[in-house]
Amino acid sequence: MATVAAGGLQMAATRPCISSSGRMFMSSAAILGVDVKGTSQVKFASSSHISSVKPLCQSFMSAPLKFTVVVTRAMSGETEKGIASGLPIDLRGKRAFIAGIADDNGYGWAIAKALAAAGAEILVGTWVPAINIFETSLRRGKFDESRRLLNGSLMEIIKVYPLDTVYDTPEDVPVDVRTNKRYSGASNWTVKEVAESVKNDFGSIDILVHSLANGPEVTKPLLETSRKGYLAAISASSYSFVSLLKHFLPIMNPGGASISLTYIASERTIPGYGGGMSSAKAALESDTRVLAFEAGRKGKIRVNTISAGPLGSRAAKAIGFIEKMIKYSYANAPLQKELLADEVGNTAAFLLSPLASAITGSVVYVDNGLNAMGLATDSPTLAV
Ligand SMILES: NC(=O)c1ccc[n+]([C@@H]2O[C@H](COP(=O)([O-])OP(=O)(O)OC[C@H]3O[C@@H](n4cnc5c(N)ncnc54)[C@H](O)[C@@H]3O)[C@@H](O)[C@H]2O)c1
Repeated sequence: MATVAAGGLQMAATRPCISSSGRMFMSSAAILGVDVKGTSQVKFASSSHISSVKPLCQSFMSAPLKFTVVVTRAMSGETEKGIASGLPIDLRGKRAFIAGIADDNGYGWAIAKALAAAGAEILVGTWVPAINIFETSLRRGKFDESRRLLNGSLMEIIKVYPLDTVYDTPEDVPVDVRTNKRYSGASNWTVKEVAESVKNDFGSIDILVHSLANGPEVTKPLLETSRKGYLAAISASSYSFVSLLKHFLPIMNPGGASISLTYIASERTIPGYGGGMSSAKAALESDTRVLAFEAGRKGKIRVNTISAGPLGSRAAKAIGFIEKMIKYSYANAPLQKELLADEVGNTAAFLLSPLASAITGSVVYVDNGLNAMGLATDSPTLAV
């Protein structure tokens, strides 16, 4: 797939697609990708575009080379006459720090991609024990296919910072962790130090994403969870957000925004989501409201959380019953379809954009509507 910048300008230069008025075709759509090895199929995002676009592209269709042309609404919202027609999520000129990416399977990755597609610059914080393999995989191109954005370009991650959100300052790090071989090769990875490094490297950020959780006793029922396990879940999954926001707030530009990821187990009992993780998500949601007030007043920063449906990420697989939860959701949610990580990514991009400028302190559900149900429609009891 060749990269086609700025709505098909490169493609137009190769195979001009000219309107009857002699102008290069842009209309309310933008040509986003050209696959020179593909079929001569032309795909349009909206059927209303087909009649207006197809005749203009006849020369294209009959060209000896075979192309796949993917057309979708322009992010810029510009029409042929220059009149704004769309409602763009425009994050150009914004810088995002996303904590909690160590592969391309989770919600953090999908959020990074959506933010990059909207034009934001992407910085990533990766858990120290996972950073080597993540950076190596990135460098070796293992993620290249999943880095691809709608316009054919690859998401650029400007910098990856080692991070462990369980520790706020170097003084908090116990000796056994500091000398552990998974940590000893890295430096400046406590929350305070990472915020300082980002400040030194880039000055400021506009967007903060918390997409991480850890509960060492997650497979244990709450009644069997130790104090240590419970507090560890809260520390890694809830206070980590308080700490990140506290340390990044001074370098966040006013008008910026932050989000975290939560789960319905905070407010409804989900047997199997144990070890204090349900309590940690409840704390995260409560903190979202309090931090929305404090960060809103202090730095004009918005704070929201997305309550996401089940996804087969690495973290979720560690819990052990994620495939069943995905099937359960499919069977019982109002929308019977797979939940895509990109759907969470797109919601995050909206919430983190100026389009959501009056939304703060909210729990936003992205779960095919499962949260609205009070009855499992596939329950065998109902079949009797
Ligand atoms: N997957 C789901 O079904 C689901 C549903 C609802 C909410 N969520 C939430 O989404 C968020 C992202 O999780 P995911 O499921 O996409 O999995 P994931 O494995 O992609 O992300 C979890 C990340 O947390 C990182 N991490 C763990 N402890 C850390 C620490 N101390 N410091 C820094 N990073 C640390 C891991 O390295 C990993 O990159 C989590 O908050 C999770 O609870 C997930």
